[in-house]
Amino acid sequence: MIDINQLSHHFTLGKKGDQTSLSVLENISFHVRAGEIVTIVGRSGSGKSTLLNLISGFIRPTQGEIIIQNQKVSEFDESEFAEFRLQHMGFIFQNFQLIPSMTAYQNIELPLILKGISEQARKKMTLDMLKKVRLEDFSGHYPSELSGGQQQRVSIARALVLEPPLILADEPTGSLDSETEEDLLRFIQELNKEMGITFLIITHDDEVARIGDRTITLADGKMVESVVFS
Ligand SMILES: Nc1ncnc2c1ncn2[C@@H]1O[C@H](COP(=O)(O)OP(=O)(O)OP(=O)(O)O)[C@@H](O)[C@H]1O
Repeated sequence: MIDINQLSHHFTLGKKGDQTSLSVLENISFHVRAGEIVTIVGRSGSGKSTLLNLISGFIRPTQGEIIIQNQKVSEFDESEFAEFRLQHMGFIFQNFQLIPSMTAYQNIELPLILKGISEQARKKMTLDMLKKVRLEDFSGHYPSELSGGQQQRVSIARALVLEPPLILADEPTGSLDSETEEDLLRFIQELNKEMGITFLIITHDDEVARIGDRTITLADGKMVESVVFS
């Protein structure tokens, strides 16, 4: 599903003429199999978000390659990556990133509109997804009228509605209390089993790391450990 080969990244800091280079990731290689839940852990500043941003194509690596579903995405230009993301990836963020002026239904429907799916098909897919995340009674609610856990379920529904094979999540439970977190983790595991979706999850929470089949640990931009759970 994902092959990361000798990936390195540095950021260039400062103004022209007075620039320094900050090495953030060094020689990272790993493989994620289809249907796995892989968590990436490490201290603040260890390079987790940078790694996820590289895999998502929001930044381009300084060195190395990223292959997703047999496509060398690290060579894609911006528009190729945008199209690839729409077809293959869903995203879950710590702060949900829902559109406040849209209802739960409209937030979930949005990727379907972007993909040009007909209104009739959109309706069925959106309602099915609302049911899957157990929010069918909240379709007309705006994000501000939903609890944190409910908002995160809307954002998961939005990430899943196009049935992408891969979900990338950055601290998905970071804004939730521990009970809601547990609920959401169980839900992610259910989706993984039911739909075979591959999850790559960044976290610094041990509870979250434990739901993975495997944990990759980053320290100062290097991969220091990869633990497989039985
Ligand atoms: N766009 C950028 N420009 C310059 N430096 C950056 C940029 N993004 C991240 N960095 C630096 O790269 C390093 C790694 O940051 P990154 O956000 O990947 O870490 P992280 O492990 O996700 O941290 P956290 O857990 O706090 O989110 C940090 O030193 C950060 O300051």
